[in-house]
Amino acid sequence: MDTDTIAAISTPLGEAGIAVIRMSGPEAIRLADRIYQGKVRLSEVESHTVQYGHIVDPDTKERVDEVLVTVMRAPRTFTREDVVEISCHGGMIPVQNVLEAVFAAGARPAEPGEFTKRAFLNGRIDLSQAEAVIDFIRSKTDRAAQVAMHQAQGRLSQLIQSLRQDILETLAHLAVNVDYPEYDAEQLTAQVILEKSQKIEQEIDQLLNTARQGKIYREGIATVIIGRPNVGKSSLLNALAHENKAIVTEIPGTTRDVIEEYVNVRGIPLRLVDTAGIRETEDVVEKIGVERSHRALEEADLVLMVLNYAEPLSEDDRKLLQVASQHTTIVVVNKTDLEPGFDLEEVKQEIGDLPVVRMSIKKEEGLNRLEEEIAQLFMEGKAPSADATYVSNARHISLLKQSKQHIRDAIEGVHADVPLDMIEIDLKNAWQSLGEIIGDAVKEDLIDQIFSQFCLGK
Ligand SMILES: Nc1nc2c(c(=O)[nH]1)N(C=O)[C@@H](CNc1ccc(C(=O)N[C@@H](CCC(=O)O)C(=O)O)cc1)CN2
Ligand SMILES: Nc1nc2c(ncn2[C@@H]2O[C@H](COP(=O)(O)OP(=O)(O)OP(=O)(O)O)[C@@H](O)[C@H]2O)c(=O)[nH]1
Ligand SMILES: [Mg+2]
Repeated sequence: MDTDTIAAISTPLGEAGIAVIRMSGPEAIRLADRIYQGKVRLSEVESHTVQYGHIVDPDTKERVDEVLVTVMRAPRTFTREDVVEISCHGGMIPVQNVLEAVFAAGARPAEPGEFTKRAFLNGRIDLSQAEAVIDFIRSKTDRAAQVAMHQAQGRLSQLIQSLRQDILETLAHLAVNVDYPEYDAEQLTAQVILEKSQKIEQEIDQLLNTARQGKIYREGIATVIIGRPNVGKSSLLNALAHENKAIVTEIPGTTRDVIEEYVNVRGIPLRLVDTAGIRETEDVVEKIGVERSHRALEEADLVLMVLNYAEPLSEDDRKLLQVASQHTTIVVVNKTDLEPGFDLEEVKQEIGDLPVVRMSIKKEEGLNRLEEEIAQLFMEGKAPSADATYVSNARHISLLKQSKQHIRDAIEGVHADVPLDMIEIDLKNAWQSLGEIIGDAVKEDLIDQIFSQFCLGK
């Protein structure tokens, strides 16, 4: 394992009141002393204390910045190594100068995620907890942050560990029979294996059932607004965002490209995409936009199909409704403040079973009902539970599915009277797949790949 001393800026780059440069490693305190001037040498201060002083150039001894320095000795630290944090003045130049002094003192630039990687390699947190840290930083809504925070605190890890414990106990039961076949009636063992495996499968299923909502919290619902030109798609995006993000005009064909925006609907993050109005068009620019609209539609979890209540349903509307009916769609009938151009009852045929929400975005009517409908579709109307553990990471979901398959193999093996040592292999595989979620015996390049997605300085 790397045991050199690393350093990076842990705060955003740009103008700020202060910025934090973090160092971690066995030499962190000694190296910091080379560039620190204060009342007491850092190697002599008590752990977990803050010191006032100056950072100086290690060669010229010229003062670089006035700082506060936190000294934290291993093992009670973020990385479990010695950590020094320098709070300097924010702003590109002071931060760069202090960082250069830190490197000149002998620290090496940290890679993205390397501090958290060390926390993992040193056993302070497991892999799923480390992955939650990055989810936490990237979360777009309170709810997403809460799910990530729970995972960072080890809730998922505990569930995985208890599942693995169950498998181990089953394996122990099996081992007795494999080693001393005459000791136990084979039939009886098979029965016990079967019951335990079924229980484990159920528990894995319960976790997998949280995946849909977990993914929604994490990535947002990919939502695309479609409809003919001028029906009010961009107005709808603005209404949901409570902000004027997209340009709205009375000219059909205003939106030429795809506009993306994160919005928060009752704690559910929506990745909202406004598209160019879809119609048969000769305008080249508009045509490209329309093609992109079609593509956005293909990738959508939710489609908001907007109709203009003031105009009769057109051929384009009917075509779009047909496409939309292949997706999870809510039909938004907009401009209900105007004289109706069609009778909703009469177009029931085209709309079919799709939920319909009547709105006048202009008069700010109907937005609540639309939000309710979205929450209903994706949260089954239930308020998301603050306590539940959600599986949200694609890697975790895939490993849970693998593990479930191994358990299924074991169950089918018992039914087919397969020799017990074959079933033992299935159970061991299930145990292994679960272990990979928390980083047990995972390959180094996978670890590198996961942590490389982190921010620099994390
Ligand atoms: N200045 C600063 N602020 C920060 C961080 C940091 O590294 N530095 N954090 C970085 O993300 C977050 C806090 N997370 C942390 C998590 C664990 C430990 C830590 O030292 N854990 C030890 C000791 C715990 C204890 O004293 O009880 C441990 O778990 O063994 C520190 C920070 C947010 N704020
Ligand atoms: N009367 C009325 N007008 C509305 C309503 N919602 C939007 N409009 C108007 O309809 C026009 C078109 O709105 P946009 O949001 O730009 O429509 P769009 O679907 O994005 O149009 P394109 O980008 O051209 O495809 C604008 O003049 C809006 O002010 C509504 O509820 N009632
Ligand atoms: Mg538009």
